[in-house]
Amino acid sequence: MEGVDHLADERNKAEFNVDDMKIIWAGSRHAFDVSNRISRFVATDPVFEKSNRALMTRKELFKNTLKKSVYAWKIIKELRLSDEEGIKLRIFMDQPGFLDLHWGMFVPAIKGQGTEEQQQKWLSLANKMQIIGCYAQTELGHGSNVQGLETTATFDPKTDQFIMHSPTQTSSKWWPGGLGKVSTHAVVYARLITNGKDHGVHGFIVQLRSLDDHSPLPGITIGDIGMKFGNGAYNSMDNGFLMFNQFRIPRDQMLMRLSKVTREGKYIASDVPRQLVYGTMVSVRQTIVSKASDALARAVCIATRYSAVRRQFGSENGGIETQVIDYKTQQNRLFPLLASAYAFRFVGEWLKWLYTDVTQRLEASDFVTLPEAHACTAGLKSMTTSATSDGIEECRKLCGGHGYLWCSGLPELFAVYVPACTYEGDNVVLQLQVARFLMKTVSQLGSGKAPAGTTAYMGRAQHLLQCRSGVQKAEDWLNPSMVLEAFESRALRMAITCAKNLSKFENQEQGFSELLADLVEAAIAHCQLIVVSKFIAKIEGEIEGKGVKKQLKNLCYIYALHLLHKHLGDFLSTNSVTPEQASLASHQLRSLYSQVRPNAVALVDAFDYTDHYLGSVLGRYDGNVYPKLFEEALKDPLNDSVVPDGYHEYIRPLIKQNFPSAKL
Ligand SMILES: CCC/C=C/C(=O)SCCNC(=O)CCNC(=O)[C@H](O)C(C)(C)COP(=O)([O-])OP(=O)([O-])OC[C@H]1O[C@@H](n2cnc3c(N)ncnc32)[C@H](O)[C@@H]1OP(=O)([O-])[O-]
Ligand SMILES: Cc1cc2nc3c(=O)[nH]c(=O)nc-3n(C[C@H](O)[C@H](O)[C@H](O)COP(=O)(O)OP(=O)(O)OC[C@H]3O[C@@H](n4cnc5c(N)ncnc54)[C@H](O)[C@@H]3O)c2cc1C
Repeated sequence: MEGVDHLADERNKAEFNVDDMKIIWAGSRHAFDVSNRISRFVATDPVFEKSNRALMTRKELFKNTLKKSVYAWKIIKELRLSDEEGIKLRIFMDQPGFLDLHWGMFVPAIKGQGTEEQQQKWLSLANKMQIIGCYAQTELGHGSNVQGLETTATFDPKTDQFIMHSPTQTSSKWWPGGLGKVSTHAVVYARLITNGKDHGVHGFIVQLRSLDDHSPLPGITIGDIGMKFGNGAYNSMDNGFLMFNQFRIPRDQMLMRLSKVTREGKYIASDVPRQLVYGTMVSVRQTIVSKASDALARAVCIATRYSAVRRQFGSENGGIETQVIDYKTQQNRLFPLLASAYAFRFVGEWLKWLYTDVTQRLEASDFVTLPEAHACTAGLKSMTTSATSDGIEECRKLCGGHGYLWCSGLPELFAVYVPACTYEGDNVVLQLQVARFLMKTVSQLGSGKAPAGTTAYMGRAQHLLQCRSGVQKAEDWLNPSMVLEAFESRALRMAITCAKNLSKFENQEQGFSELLADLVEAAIAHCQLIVVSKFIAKIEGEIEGKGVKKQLKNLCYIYALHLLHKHLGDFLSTNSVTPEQASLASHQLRSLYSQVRPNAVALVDAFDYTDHYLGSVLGRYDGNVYPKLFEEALKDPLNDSVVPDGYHEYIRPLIKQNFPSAKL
């Protein structure tokens, strides 16, 4: 029935104020107001309709993305939306496209690596979208190994130009979003060569297409790399290829904030770390963590509402059946994901702070926290995107058969989300960066240099290597210091074991290669500790609103204890907990699930997602699932006619057995 809230009983059970939780989720009242307003605006504008895109051809989908993107830009300009509002508009538009790369990478790359004059020139065009840019780093042959890129930028002192060239097929740029069909410009990463010397990878601003008729400039071959995973989904994006044939650009289009090439062709490296050339990736990795919480929250919202609507078994004397959310197995799969969505939200907030802090320090030429910022952004990007991809797929299974329907919203969410495990750094490659950072930190223990920031716990190595967990009863697992100590001792002991095993090798790099799998595990343990500790810090801070803190505490301990359960091998083998303490943790988890159960629907309502953004019949706010599933089914083109196309050609001959005889 229209207008009836099928989830009203669930909402009435809530033991906390949902409106207050919405503010906590959004980060502030202001952030909530902006999100709430912009999401409703997008939901009610027919141009942003998206339910039809699964049935579009690639070309239709691409054109539809152009239409939406340009319309979004028009709105941003006409309504004079702030940057924050513009970002939200793109998020709620929910269709990957060239705007993401233009604003998310091209502009930040110029801001981070361009000189003031370069910024003035290029950003004034880019900010008005008079040029459209992308970020062209990855090549056919190399993505992870940035130092292995092959594209060359050779300085020609005669003409004061760089000659951009793709010397091999594998040096073709391959993957950049927005490159294939839309971008007029790119920040291209290429090996800088002056006077025959290779100075490694640097960034260059390159015009790719004519601003008059959009044709590629002479010397440039460009196109789309083809269909990607999932129908619809990320195929709205024109990921592209690009090859240069001795293509010339003026010298002042090398991004020269970090290092310079003079008119005479002299290379002048600045005294800042060369890794700052990777700065755009660090900034994007940081934003990906908050986006992970958003994507996971969408999936969890769908699975939670549907689990409250769906009933199977348990009817006595013809009475009502059990809501599947009441099965402990469903809770054991769903509630840790709900808790993870909140956990990633809060660690994302913290990471934003860390990133802002490191940016300010860099501006003041203080590079001390750069390695930690790199390790945290890389590790948390990796950990949260892997957990979110797995979590979305788990939510699909939590919705049973209907979760596999396109209109559940989950297949498309998964298909769009899953490349986050690969882009901005393959998740394993990124954890290995964390592992290197940890090994370095361990090697400096006892040198008088106290570890700081997220590795400060390693400074208490003596205690953490010897301590035994004091947990004696299930409630002890609600004690923040006991939880933290278990995670710290597990992370430290895993890192120290790796370091000890490494030291058995004469050649450290060879040892590192042999121990890669263990190193990744140690890095993940460290990242999980960060997330747990930031969640605990959140619940120990000031939190307003009736019952809100209690809910967050429950979620925090669910997050920590489900990790303990999932990685029990680590905790037991490092003697960070005993088997008895692990079973007390499971007991405590069951109790926490019971406490979350009456609040589950309200906890996902706190995400404040519109039905438009969720794009899911199963996750509808009103829970009116079954009639809407029928409506969606009847919209399918196969149902346009009762007897399908092809009946006379194939089905009828088959059942009448009157097709021509086969010939071998
Ligand atoms: C919407 C979707 C859009 C998608 C867009 C994309 O995908 S765009 C494409 C995205 N593509 C990718 O994400 C590609 C992924 N690959 C990479 O980012 C890098 O090539 C790498 C980090 C894997 C290795 O780097 P490397 O070849 O230099 O190797 P190395 O291990 O020898 O490290 C040397 C030193 O540098 C340090 N350091 C490294 N990075 C940073 C940093 N960002 N900051 C600060 N520091 C950093 C490192 O810790 C080490 O320090 P140490 O020990 O000497 O004190
Ligand atoms: C949807 C999408 C959008 C993208 N957008 C852009 C963009 O806008 N601009 C851009 O420049 N790029 C873009 N990329 C490219 C992306 O950044 C790379 O694909 C990514 O960095 C991974 O690199 P790779 O493809 O070379 O993977 P590879 O490194 O070839 O990975 C293959 C396998 O090898 C393993 N591996 C690699 N190196 C190591 C190692 N040292 N130790 C252990 N294992 C290793 C990996 O774990 C993985 O399992 C995009 C990619 C995708 C999928």
